[in-house]
Amino acid sequence: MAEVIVSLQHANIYQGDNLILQDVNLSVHKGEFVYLVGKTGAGKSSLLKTLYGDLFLRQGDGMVAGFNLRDVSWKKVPYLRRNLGVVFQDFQLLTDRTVYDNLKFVLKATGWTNQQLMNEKIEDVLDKVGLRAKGFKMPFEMSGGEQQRVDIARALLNSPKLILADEPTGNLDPETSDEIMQLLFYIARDYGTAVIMATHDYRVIQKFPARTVKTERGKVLDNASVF
Ligand SMILES: Nc1ncnc2c1ncn2[C@@H]1O[C@H](COP(=O)(O)OP(=O)(O)OP(=O)(O)O)[C@@H](O)[C@H]1O
Repeated sequence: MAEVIVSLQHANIYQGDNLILQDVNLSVHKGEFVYLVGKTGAGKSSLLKTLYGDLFLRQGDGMVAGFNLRDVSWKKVPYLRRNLGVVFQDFQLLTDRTVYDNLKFVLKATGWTNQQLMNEKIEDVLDKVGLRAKGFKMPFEMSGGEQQRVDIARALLNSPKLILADEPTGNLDPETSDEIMQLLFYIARDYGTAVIMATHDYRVIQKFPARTVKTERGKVLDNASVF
């Protein structure tokens, strides 16, 4: 049986005092690709935020990449984040510096110091996302699809066991979306990275089928049908 990367048991997820998702039970294994769907406001982002330590788990049990979510404090969040990569719809790249410097910024912020190892790592992740030799570019010199690839490269820097992607195709045309989906599936399959991707994009789910989890009326439904 593959290693469990995400486990939530009887988890209640709150925004402030509001209970958003109740009695969430979810397991995701190494290399697994999971879609997270649900209406606007149904709690997808709240669930992802709980997994990357932006919302603290107050009730129930949770584990992400060996990290106990009940044990998260602001001081410990960096340790949790080091084991996962987060990809957003709007890329969130630093616009005032090159791709290379965007990636180096994250490595330094997560404790890397050796210049040669940093260079090798940056080359490695750019290669994985198909952007070899594009490190000198500024974000504004790249297309949306290329910027999303940089965002994914950034998420891969610390060899995470899990990638959490919040609508990564939300700003992309269908053809570019397909390329990003192929990349995410390749990362899951070839590197054993579990991927949880929140999306409203049912076209990509149809084209790239995978297990689908749905937030609906305060619950999380596993293996949900979306069509
Ligand atoms: N920072 C916050 N403070 C208080 N309530 C919040 C906060 N963020 C979200 N909420 C509420 O939590 C509920 C779930 O929101 P969430 O963003 O998780 O939904 P979602 O499914 O990701 O929606 P979308 O598809 O629009 O991204 C909503 O009712 C929202 O208003």
